[in-house]
Amino acid sequence: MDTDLLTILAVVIGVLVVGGGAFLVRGRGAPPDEGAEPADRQSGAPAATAESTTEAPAPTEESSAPPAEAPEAPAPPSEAADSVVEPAAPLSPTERFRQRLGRARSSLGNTVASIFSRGITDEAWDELEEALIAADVGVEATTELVEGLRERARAEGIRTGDEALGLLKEVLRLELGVADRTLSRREDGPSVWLVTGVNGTGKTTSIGKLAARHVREDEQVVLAAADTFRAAAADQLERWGEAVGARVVRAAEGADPASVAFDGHASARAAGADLLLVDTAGRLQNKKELMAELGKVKRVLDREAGQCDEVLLVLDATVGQNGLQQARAFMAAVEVSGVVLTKLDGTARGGIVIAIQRELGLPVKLVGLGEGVDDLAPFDPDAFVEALFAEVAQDVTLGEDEA
Ligand SMILES: Nc1nc2c(ncn2[C@@H]2O[C@H](COP(=O)(O)OP(=O)(O)OP(=O)(O)O)[C@@H](O)[C@H]2O)c(=O)[nH]1
Repeated sequence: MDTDLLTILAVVIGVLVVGGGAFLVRGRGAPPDEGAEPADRQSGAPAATAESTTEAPAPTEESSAPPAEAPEAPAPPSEAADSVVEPAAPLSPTERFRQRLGRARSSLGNTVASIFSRGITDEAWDELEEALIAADVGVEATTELVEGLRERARAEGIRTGDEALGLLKEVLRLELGVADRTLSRREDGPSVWLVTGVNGTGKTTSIGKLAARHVREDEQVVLAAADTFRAAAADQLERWGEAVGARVVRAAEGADPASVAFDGHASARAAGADLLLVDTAGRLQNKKELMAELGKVKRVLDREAGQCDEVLLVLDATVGQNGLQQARAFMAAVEVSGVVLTKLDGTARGGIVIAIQRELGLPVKLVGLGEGVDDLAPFDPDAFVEALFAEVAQDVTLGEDEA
């Protein structure tokens, strides 16, 4: 018995000593909390990244993932945290533009690469023509472009597909690069931007996005709901105004749109506002009275402000070449200063940008890349051409670079 008791006591003491030692070791070295920290951070990092990238596109998320490095680096949490936070910075409008366009367009880049991979032949040039027409560049514009390209390729001894693609991009960049895409402002009162277009092209949404951007830049923005056909249209504008912090001037359904524009300008001027955005009713280009009414709205604003600083025509990229006919009718009714091309995220045929500028001589100033408040970007010809002809696989790389 005594021996048994002694054995039990010895075991108990042994366990206590070993266990206590272990506690002591842990207590002096890395405490459990600290020891657990890297693991926690490791699992927390992607979560934090995912959270902060809800606004940013997926490639950012991938490129930001630091878990493989975090535990190795003796370093310290602050560094690990920095490496997590940094890539989550919001994308600039231009970056967003490149990504959105890259996602939505068809594989025009792949098609063109595949065409040229078979050699620079007559057949290749014909196929290129077809691909560009299918991308909405337009028949006339495509024929001229491809003819010019063929001549240059011959004169410059272009032999490889890469060279031919490079030449095509250069020609398009030159083609698009000449326009003035600035949005005119004035110092002596509110800048006046009149926004027009066919029904449902995205006028109100684009106004909301523009207002948001300028309010964020500490400007005072007033919205005039000169779409008096539908109370719902003014309601929609009002919701945008509330959401972004811009005052909305509206009138009863059926009121004269020109008088709402007048009131909007008077109110913006009285308040010392920086920018007045005038929303107009969507109208079909063949409705003569409505086009005349638009002319009247513009004349009133011109009279009050000296001149509208911008008359922006909103075109829906998904309607393709029909947009050109719409544009011509609007240009006949009012002097259009630029195009807002919406829904470019939803079409594979971004070539319409080239047609708008080439055939109408109108600069695309802004592009709509989604329904969200930040989905409006200044049009960047270089990024556009790159995105249009990037092969699908390259889009991922593009996104990672940008992160
Ligand atoms: N995907 C996508 N949708 C857009 C874009 N811009 C607008 N929309 C959507 O297009 C639809 C019509 O937009 P609105 O702003 O109401 O168009 P509108 O021209 O003011 O319409 P009317 O007042 O009826 O003439 C809405 O569902 C918008 O969310 C864009 O750039 N991309």
